[in-house]
Amino acid sequence: MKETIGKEMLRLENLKVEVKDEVILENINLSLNEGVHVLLGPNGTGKSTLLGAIMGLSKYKTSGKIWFYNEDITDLTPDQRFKKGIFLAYQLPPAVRGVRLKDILKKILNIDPKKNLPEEVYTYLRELDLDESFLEREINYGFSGGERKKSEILQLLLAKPKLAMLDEPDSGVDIDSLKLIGEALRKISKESNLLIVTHNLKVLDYVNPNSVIVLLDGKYIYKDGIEIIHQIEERGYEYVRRLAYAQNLS
Ligand SMILES: Nc1ncnc2c1ncn2[C@@H]1O[C@H](COP(=O)(O)OP(=O)(O)OP(=O)(O)O)[C@@H](O)[C@H]1O
Repeated sequence: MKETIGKEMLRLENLKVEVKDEVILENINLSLNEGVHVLLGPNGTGKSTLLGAIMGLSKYKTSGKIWFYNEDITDLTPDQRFKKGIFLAYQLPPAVRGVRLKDILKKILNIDPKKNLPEEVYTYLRELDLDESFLEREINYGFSGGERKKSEILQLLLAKPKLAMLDEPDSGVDIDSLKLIGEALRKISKESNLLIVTHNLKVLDYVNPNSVIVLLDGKYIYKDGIEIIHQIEERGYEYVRRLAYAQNLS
């Protein structure tokens, strides 16, 4: 297995997550060093739940501990976690009435609402093939699926977080847009650690993953090098299940 580079970035200790009194994740222990990590797994095993819990979204009732660069962030609000450098790009980015995209971008950039957006914003808009008129629109309201994904990537490019978590950045995205999003991810991966959930392994051509994490069910996480991806493509998740079982026995 290719070793991950750098120091420890994220550590989950005995994490348990409940949604509406239903236990979705339990006994989750995971340590991630700095780098690019891919989170895979069958539908409904709790990948989005895991990202949401790391972000501290109120929907997820969490116990156990979450450490970010050796700081216990378990009790911090999503806003406080954002300020620590954690960013979540949603699987289904929500629409917010009354808040324009440019308002969010100014908040992310921490600039006065009356001031103009910097040139960098327009460069990224061009790179993502998003028209400038999107800046004036209410965030995600009436945006197509692909446009929502691009708007999340735009925010991410500007936020330059320490950890960017992306929940299926490629879902519902056409071939040309996938290239643009892939190139943006390549750029982001140079400055930020990434944790990417995907079912479409094509997007991984643009980044250089250090590790693959497979959430087999709400209780078991298997971590390996990037080589495992080809085995998963060929043999499916059953193969990982057998590996995980063998590892448990040894
Ligand atoms: N509000 C909710 N009420 C009840 N169950 C929920 C709620 N939100 C999520 N769940 C359940 O939690 C489980 C994990 O969902 P999650 O979205 O985290 O899975 P996932 O691995 O990201 O799936 P996919 O690959 O299909 O996107 C699912 O069984 C889902 O139905």
